[in-house]
Amino acid sequence: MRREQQDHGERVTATRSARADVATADIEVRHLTRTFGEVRAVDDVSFTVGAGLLTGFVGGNGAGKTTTMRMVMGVLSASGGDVLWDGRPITALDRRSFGYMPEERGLYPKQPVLDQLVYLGRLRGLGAGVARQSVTAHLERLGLADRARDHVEKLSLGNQQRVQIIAALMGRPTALVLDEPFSGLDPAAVDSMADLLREHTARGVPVLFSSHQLDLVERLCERLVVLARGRVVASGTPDDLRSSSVLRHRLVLSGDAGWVRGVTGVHAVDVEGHTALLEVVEPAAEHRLLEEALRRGDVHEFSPQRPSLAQIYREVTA
Ligand SMILES: Nc1ncnc2c1ncn2[C@@H]1O[C@H](COP(=O)(O)OP(=O)(O)OP(=O)(O)O)[C@@H](O)[C@H]1O
Repeated sequence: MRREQQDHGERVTATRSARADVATADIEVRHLTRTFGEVRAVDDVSFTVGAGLLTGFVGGNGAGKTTTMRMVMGVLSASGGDVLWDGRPITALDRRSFGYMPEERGLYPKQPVLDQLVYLGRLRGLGAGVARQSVTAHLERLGLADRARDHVEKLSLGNQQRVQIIAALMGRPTALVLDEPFSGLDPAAVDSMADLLREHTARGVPVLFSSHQLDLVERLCERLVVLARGRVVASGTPDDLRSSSVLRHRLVLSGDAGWVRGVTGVHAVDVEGHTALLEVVEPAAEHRLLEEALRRGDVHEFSPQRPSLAQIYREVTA
């Protein structure tokens, strides 16, 4: 991971895909800034959503994710910076072929699900037949086929969310920008949604989605962008982020592990009975620790722990 850097090394160059069905490209966010009065909601934010890459956008409440996504979609003007598509400034026409799920869910409560989705598809420039076909297939995939004629307001919140997802994914979007698409979904819908997103990335579509569900982001994403207080504090592949995280070890002894608290160069995160979770904060301190452990008795386990995204997130946003 390169904190506060753009992931140039990882960048997938904007390309016209050899795949016939979709022209793929990167979305590049360059030095985007947005102020609201005195508040710098987005402050010099740069990252790339590579073609065919599922990119998770994470950050606490008020970090600036929605504001950034709105600027990418052109529904909010930027105070500074640029959004590029296929290496050049993005246009309204480019965005017309993007699938966008805004934070404010905009469904008409009193319209039937199918009619409404077909209408939204027409607004996106789909032909009536194509829109109907795509909507019907998606309703089937997301388990809503039998609700097609119901008014939206009759659906549970989770099912309304599924309808909102279909509105963003129908047709063949060239890019996807999704604000909290997984919120409120049950595990089955999360899996269907993840499968759908993978089908789009397999076509070469860049996908940016925000989420507070770090376990989900960790499971799904090929790239991550972490925002805190309007700035990018980390970006790259999950392994990039892991490799710069503080390494933790789990130590299991035959005797009490309380003594590890006194070892220099090691921070005891958690000690309980025979077991300790430790962070190595000085190079090679783990060797000293292990030698001491062996001197004191049997060592049942001494293993490096793969840091979770939640741990990394806490470190980079602290
Ligand atoms: N229209 C607006 N007017 C004034 N301030 C705004 C406006 N929109 C956003 N902000 C402020 O910009 C900052 C970033 O908000 P934003 O909604 O982009 O964060 P977020 O990361 O999406 O948060 P959350 O996870 O809570 O949705 C916040 O301080 C917010 O109050």
